[in-house]
Amino acid sequence: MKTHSREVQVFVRIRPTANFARDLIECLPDGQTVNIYHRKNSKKLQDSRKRQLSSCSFQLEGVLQDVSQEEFYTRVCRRVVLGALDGYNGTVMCFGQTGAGKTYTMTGSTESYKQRGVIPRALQEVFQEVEKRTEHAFNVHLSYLEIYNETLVDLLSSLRGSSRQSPHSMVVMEEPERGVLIRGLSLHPVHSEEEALNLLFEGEMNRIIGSHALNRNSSRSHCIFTVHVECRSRTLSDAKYVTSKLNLVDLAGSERLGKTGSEGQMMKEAAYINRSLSFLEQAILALADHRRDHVPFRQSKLTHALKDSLGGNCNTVLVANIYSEAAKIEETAQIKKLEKDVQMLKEELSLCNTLANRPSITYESLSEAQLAEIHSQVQRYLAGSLENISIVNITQVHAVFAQFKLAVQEQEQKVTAQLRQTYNLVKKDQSANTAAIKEWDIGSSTEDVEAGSISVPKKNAPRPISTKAKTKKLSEKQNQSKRRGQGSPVSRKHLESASKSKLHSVQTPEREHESQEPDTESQDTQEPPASEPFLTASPPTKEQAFELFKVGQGSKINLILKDNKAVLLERRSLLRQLSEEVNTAKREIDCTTATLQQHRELRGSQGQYLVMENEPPLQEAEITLLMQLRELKAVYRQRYEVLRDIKAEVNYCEHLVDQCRVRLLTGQFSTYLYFFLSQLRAIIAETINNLERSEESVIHVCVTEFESWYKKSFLVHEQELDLTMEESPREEEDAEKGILPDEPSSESFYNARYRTLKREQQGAGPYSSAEELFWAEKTSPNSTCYISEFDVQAEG
Ligand SMILES: Nc1ncnc2c1ncn2[C@@H]1O[C@H](COP(=O)(O)OP(=O)(O)OP(=O)(O)O)[C@@H](O)[C@H]1O
Repeated sequence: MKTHSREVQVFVRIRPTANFARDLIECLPDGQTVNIYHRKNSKKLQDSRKRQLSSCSFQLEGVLQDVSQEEFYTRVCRRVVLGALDGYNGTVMCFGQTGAGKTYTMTGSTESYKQRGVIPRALQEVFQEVEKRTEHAFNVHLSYLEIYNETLVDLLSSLRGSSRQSPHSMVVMEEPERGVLIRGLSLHPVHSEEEALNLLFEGEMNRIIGSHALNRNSSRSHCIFTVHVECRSRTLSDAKYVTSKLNLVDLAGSERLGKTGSEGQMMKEAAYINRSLSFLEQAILALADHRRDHVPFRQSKLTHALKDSLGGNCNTVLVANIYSEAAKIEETAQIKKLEKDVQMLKEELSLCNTLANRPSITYESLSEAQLAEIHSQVQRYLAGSLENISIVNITQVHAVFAQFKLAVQEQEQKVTAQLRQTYNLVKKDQSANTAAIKEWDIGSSTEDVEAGSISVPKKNAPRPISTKAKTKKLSEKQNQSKRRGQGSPVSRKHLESASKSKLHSVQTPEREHESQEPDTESQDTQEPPASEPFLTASPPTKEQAFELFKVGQGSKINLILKDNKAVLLERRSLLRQLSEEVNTAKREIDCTTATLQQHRELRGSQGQYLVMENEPPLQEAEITLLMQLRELKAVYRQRYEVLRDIKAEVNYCEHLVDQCRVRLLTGQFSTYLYFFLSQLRAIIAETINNLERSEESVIHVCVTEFESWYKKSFLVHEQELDLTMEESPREEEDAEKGILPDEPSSESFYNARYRTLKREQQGAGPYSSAEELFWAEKTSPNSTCYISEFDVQAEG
């Protein structure tokens, strides 16, 4: 079989129905042509139906009507699967309206072996080939990706060994050596068909449960099941690994917005689907057009993820699933008609452009070079070195706006970064909290948990204080006592020193890490409880937690808060004294001014005027008063200036105290977190105890069973045993699993299916942690083999 073809192959699969719309769908005997008739005007449609219809004819690789799953796989997919084992990337993709049979084709029935779809068959084929091709060593890995509203979801993140990624941390990337890869998507090694089927069914279950949990329709997402194959020759010692990918894609159902009457979330989903399908169509059309040098892959996550598995050196098969009932056909024909309209309009536009002497304008998506040019133009325009940006069509307008948006975002990020750097309080606060959480977490490592021994954090031994720290602490104490002594009398010297020292006597919270060790007194009396086990029955009240935090993890910031509060109080009392002094000086000025005025009025009433300049003659008393006034005013001005400084200082201190408070409060969160971690550890420890107990009881049951078997076999007389009553446990189990006695190849399928059902019954959700899954499997008596498989897998 030729396992590689450069062409994109398109097949149609028609979903069987009792109401086959014969007058709308016509499959020609060549098995490769399908004509679809579309109503011109449904209201006028009466007797002469065909005259009222316009037709679209599709020439394809194959039209498959009423074919079995097996025949479909053999005719359409087998070549692509074998190609992947020969080193060619391959993609089989089903598209079509909702309910047309995409999932049936791709996954098939999980209940029935005969009705299984392309993916289980491909997995069977892969492992059969791996066994056959003994001259090669193969490594097979699987991944299962869902794309919902342009968000990437890992459908196998629930499995042991894979860390669950937030959807936003998953990104489609390209690497020169490895091609397209999805950062954050888990890859699982598999060594047999059954292991691979386990993962397929697990992913399917996660898809269904995930869609329920998030209230979204599972058929509104694209799913890419990928088989990653690595192959190396066993005979050639210098042979390199050949890697290939086989993507089995179940696309979201296409649906017209008007037809479904979509609103809200459905409308949004439909818009995302239509957009990504339209980008996929553009990419495939561009691939099929050999004159095109640019294929727009990066427009959607779907096309980007499939970039190196479509066209070119890959085997690409598109399967158009059609629902062959009259009501459903219209949509298929409608799309074709719209495509024709678009093409005609494009041609008209190009004609208009030629007539208007603008022949170079195209309406295709922009190439990367064109996008780069627009980017450069926008940058130059913003920098002022370019006056106009040349735009000839709407696509360019969109691209220019997108570049502007990007520039604004970049600018915003720059400004935010600068602000953060300037006012580094927020950042440091955050990092301090994170550090606090980390510090608490050190108490019990994941290794401890995995090893089954949950250790509670040990009490911290009191940390020795270094000589340097001691000296620093002593000098700080001296400084503090000096500061406290500075409160009253308000001499000019004092005022100056108070003003000068204002920024050194208070501590900003971000200087916390530079700050000295807590005082010996408080350290002696208060053990830092950051390392206390806190294994209490119920979490403490917020107030209690806050008190604990203040003397524990938050002790440093609490000390700073206390210091700052002390400085604030001292400054406030200074401010009060200064205010009083300023007011006294003011009163004295007013009083002296009034006395001076009285003197003048008295002299005026006695008629003692100097002829010169109409001014009363200055008597000695008045001169003294005037000099006093000048002095008082000088004092007033000087005090007032100091008062202003101290007032600013008080404001600053208030601000710092507020910051310390905020930090203490945010620190409370860490305390709470710590409590919950402690509780969680306690619960895990108890669960492990329970498991150990149940393991013991299982061993006990086994021993009892053994004893009874021993008695039966060796101690009880042979005639007493009715051997015909014994059932073969293997047959019993097979019957329960649904394995067909005459189809031994179905064993892996039913084993995997049975295991998934068991997990489902046990209520294992899609987001169970690795440990949860592990213990669920371990405690399930029927799934011992599953654990060992996963152990092998983990080792692999
Ligand atoms: N070729 C077929 N033979 C028998 N039954 C089929 C066939 N194709 C589809 N069906 C049945 O039609 C129903 C809808 O099919 P399916 O769920 O695969 O549609 P879909 O295109 O995946 O829809 P959606 O886009 O909503 O996911 C299912 O019950 C399936 O079993």
